[in-house]
Amino acid sequence: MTERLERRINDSATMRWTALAIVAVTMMLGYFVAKEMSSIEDLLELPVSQGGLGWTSSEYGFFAGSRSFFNVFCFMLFIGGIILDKMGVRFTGLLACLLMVAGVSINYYAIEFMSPEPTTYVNLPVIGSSVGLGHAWIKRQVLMAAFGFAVFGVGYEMCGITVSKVMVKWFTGFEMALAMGIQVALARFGTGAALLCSHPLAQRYSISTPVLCGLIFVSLGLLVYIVYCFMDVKFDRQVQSSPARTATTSEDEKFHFGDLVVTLKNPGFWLITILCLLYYSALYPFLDFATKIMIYKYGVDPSWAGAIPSILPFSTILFTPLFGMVYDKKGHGATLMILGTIIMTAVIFVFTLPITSSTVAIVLMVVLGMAFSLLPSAMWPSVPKIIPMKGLGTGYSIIFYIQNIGLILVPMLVGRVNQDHTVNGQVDFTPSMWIFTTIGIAAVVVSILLLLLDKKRHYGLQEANVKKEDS
Ligand SMILES: NCCCC[C@H](NC(=O)[C@@H](N)CCCCN)C(=O)O
Repeated sequence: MTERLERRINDSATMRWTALAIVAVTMMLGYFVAKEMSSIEDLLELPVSQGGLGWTSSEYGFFAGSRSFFNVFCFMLFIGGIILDKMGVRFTGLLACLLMVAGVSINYYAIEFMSPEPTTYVNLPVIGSSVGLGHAWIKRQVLMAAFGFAVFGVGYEMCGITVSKVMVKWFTGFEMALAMGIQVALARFGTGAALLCSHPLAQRYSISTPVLCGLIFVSLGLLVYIVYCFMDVKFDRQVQSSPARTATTSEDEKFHFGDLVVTLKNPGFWLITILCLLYYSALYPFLDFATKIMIYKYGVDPSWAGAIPSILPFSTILFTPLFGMVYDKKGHGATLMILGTIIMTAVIFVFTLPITSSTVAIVLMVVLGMAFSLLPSAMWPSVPKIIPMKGLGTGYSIIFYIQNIGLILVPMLVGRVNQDHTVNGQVDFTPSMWIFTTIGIAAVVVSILLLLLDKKRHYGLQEANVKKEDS
């Protein structure tokens, strides 16, 4: 009886998987919104007379890049991490969901109710994903939509770090990597669903319909997160009322600014941060340009060229939980990361070669899907082995922050290189593929250094995550 009273809510597999399902669904709905406009770029850029909004490519680039603006330039991601460690997962998660709802509402207002006519322009520095620095005239509608997307971006990344902390809270000592793998897989499903559904929805109804769907989704995400908050209250009450755990847990969860210094002095933290920066800076921007590469280099018909890169998010749905399971049961987290970086770099290198068969491109994309699963399934669950729980929010936020800088700068660089290597409308992607390959090689080196450091510092990256029998 005593033993039963001392059991925590997360000792029950049903309860912890329910908690995971709730927060992962909230995040998945956010991932849908993050990509809902990508596949309707052509419709946004159609002239108003043809039913489009008449945006220019630069305006779309400005809008696409705006998701990271407040996070990077106003340090909102970093501030979000501090809020998370100070205020906890309930407050921060709700705040994140509210920001997502507010951001998408502004976005919807701009697309549905503001005039698409190019009558009102605002002069602004353009820092779009494929545009580069400079000044351009931006329509007010674009500006408002971008403002909404930037507000959404703050909530989206804040939700990401909160969900990560929730998973560590419930799954430490259990199937943490599998849980994180399933969360990432659901997130990829959100991405894939947006890529597949937005265009047909916009064509069938109106351009604002995918945004309206996104608004409904993030509102649902908010409601679902409120349900999680009740579970979280129960978890915390149980921990506080357990005399055996109170002393350690309450002290454990208090965050002091000194903890930030400890995190910043940790070389393992920096290696993981640099690895995250390099890996995502090679993979995500490559994905952004992949459709164009399929058309220009592999001669794929534009009508289905987007389907080849979409293999990537869908293949990760299967592979990420699978590799997570391997990490939970067998360990070898650092080795999985090395494998992920090597496969990614090798595939990108083959894309650099003068091979133009679309079958080869499809096979490469499937293999890349494996790399896209290997590293996230091992890297994210490794963070709590390096940073203690109380500083985890700040830790994840710094990692995400530095990752976001790469996600802004690398597409800008590649966009410029592509522009410089365009002759008669034909782009030579070889120089930009070399950029991705070089970043990949650097990622391989950093992942090997992480393994060596783990051997020296004993973070436990090669150890299995499941420590006790499930009940
Ligand atoms: N438990 C952490 C899971 C993180 C998953 C990871 N997300 C990010 O890195 C975010 N900063 C969002 C980046 C979105 C870029 N388009 C992921 O692999 O998506």
